[in-house]
Formats: sequence, C-alpha cells, structure tokens
Amino acid sequence: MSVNPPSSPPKQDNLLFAIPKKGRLYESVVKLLNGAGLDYNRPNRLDIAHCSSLPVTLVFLPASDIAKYVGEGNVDLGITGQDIIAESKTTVNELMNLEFGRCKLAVQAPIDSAITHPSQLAGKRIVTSFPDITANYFKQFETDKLTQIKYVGGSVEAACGLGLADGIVDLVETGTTMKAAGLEIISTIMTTQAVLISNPKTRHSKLVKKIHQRFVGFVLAQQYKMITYNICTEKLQQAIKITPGRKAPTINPLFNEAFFAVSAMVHRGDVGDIMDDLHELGATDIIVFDLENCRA
Ligand SMILES: Nc1ncnc2c1ncn2[C@@H]1O[C@H](COP(=O)(O)OP(=O)(O)OP(=O)(O)O)[C@@H](O)[C@H]1O
Ligand SMILES: O=P(O)(O)OC[C@H]1O[C@H](OP(=O)(O)OP(=O)(O)O)[C@H](O)[C@@H]1O
Ligand SMILES: [Mg+2]
Repeated sequence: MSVNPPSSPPKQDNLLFAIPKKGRLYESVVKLLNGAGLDYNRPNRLDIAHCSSLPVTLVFLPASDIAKYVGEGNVDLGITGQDIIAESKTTVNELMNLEFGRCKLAVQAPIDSAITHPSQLAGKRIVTSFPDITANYFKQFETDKLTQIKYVGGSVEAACGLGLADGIVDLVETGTTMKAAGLEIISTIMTTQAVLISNPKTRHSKLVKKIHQRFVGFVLAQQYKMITYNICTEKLQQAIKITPGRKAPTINPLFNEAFFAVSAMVHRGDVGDIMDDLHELGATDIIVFDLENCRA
C-alpha cells in the first residue's frame, strides 16, 4: 500500500489522531470533533492541524490507510470503517462504534445474469477495493480454480458493465449506486460502521481515554433528546411510565399549584410517540430540546 506522509511535521509529543481527509465519513467526523471540543484550525489544503484545546495533532489521511497507520505506525488514534480494519489485517484496539458510516460489504452481480448464489462466482472474475476480504470469502466456494480478484480504488460498480468482471464486492448503503449500475446483491459479507481505534502501543493512553470518554458522551447525546412538561399530581405516575428517563426523570413541584414539572431523556426516534402520549394524558407545556453533549 502506498501512503503519503503528512505535509508538515506534527508537534513533538502531541497525540496523533488520523482523520479521513474526504469521502463519506468526513462530515460526520468533523461534527464529532466539534462536539467533543477538539477545536482546530486546518489551513487550506494542509493535511495536518494542531488542536488548540488539547495536545493533539490531527492528520488527514485517506480512510483506507488509517487502520494501517494506527496499527503499525506512530499514530495513536484514528477513525475509519470496520471494513477497512478487516481488510488491513492490522491489530488495532476498537474503542467504540461511532454510529455513522453504516453500510454493508456485498457481493453483487448484474441483474440480467443467471447468478443467484456466490458459489456461482467462485473461480470467476471479481473486481473490488477489498481484495483480501474477497479472497477469503470466496475460498469456501472454490473447488479447483482460484477466484480472479482485481483491485480498483473506486467506482467499483462500473466493472461489470465495462466487461472487467463477472461480479463485484463493494459497499452498499441505500443501493442507489448498485441499482444505477444494473447490479443486485447476491450475498452480504459483512456489515460495517465507523469506529474509533487506537494503537495498542500508544504512549498517550491517558489522553486516548479522555478523548474516548468525550466521544462516548457526544455519541450518546446524539441518540437522545430532553423532554420537559407539566403534569397534575393525579397523573404524575402515569406520566413517569411514559418518560422513565435513562435512570429516572427529574421531578420538581410547581410553585403554588398541584402540578409538577418533569424532565427526562428520551430516545430520539421515540419523541413523536411520547409527545402524543403525554398530550393525550393531559400534560401541558411539552418542550423537546436537542442535547449538545453529555457525560452519563
Ligand atoms: N455509501 C456509504 N455509506 C456509508 N458509509 C460508507 C459509504 N461508502 C463508504 N462508507 C464508509 O466509509 C469508508 C470510506 O469510504 P469513502 O468512500 O469515504 O472513502 P474513499 O472511497 O477513499 O473516498 P471517495 O469516495 O471520496 O474517493 C468505507 O470504508 C466505509 O466504511
Ligand atoms: O448504496 P449507496 O448509497 O449508493 O452507497 C454505496 C456507494 O458509496 C460508496 O461509493 P463512493 O460514493 O464513496 O464512491 P467511490 O466508489 O468512488 O468510492 C461505495 O463504494 C458505493 O459505491
Ligand atoms: Mg468511496
């Protein structure tokens, strides 16, 4: 694998943190860094940026190289996909799932072909950006002939239409790319999402732990919203059943009234139903807030 060194030297003794320089993970990673308070200024086109808030240097690298840098280089932390870790065969510590970059790595073939099972592609021509995972996967179906696996760095879906492959192994999220290329899924090799990884031999374990904890808080905060409402004494117990909170709801009596103000964390996806249920019960002044960050 060819990898370019960063364009200017990192600050000595800073923790090095590898960030995807572009692509599908980039925007979510930038949000995560902001949310976790890792402030930085990235001069135009430079692949290196020093954080102003922590002794951390960000190195912007292709997502596909990050597992290698973290596993074998001096890079302490990184963000990349589980698919890339599996393909790199390097040992890294997977610290946490980041809940974005979700997709699956799938064997695909032209819709108008007679292929319905991956065994029909064993020994044939497969194009992919994941040659190692692909070779291992097809081994189970091979009898005499080895599967011919060709690596391409992108636009894998074009390979069948251009006569280079009988099938491909590529990532599928919505399926738009696959359908546009006239392909369909024959089998799924693995599901994947973005993860925070660390170098098992890092000299910065304290700082790794700190950043990890901040990310845990931010990712948790993204999954919840805060709801507050007023409810009369007689209906309080029923309301608590609707919003039990993560541990328990916070309940405060309202001044001079037989009412309580309740606040609780609720799952983002449940908010609509919970508001309906509370309204039906007779709760008033129901307000929902986004959580910017939290520490559970
Ligand atoms: N469509 C997608 N939906 C969700 N996650 C994806 C998708 N495509 C790729 N990923 C995840 O992001 C990782 C990096 O892929 P990405 O396409 O961003 O890199 P790239 O191909 O180097 O960049 P680019 O496509 O801009 O050339 C993948 O290994 C996978 O984990
Ligand atoms: O199922 P979908 O939602 O269409 O997403 C899947 C596509 O996304 C990625 O490609 P990307 O856009 O990164 O281009 P690339 O193939 O050139 O890397 C991946 O390689 C698939 O082709
Ligand atoms: Mg891509």
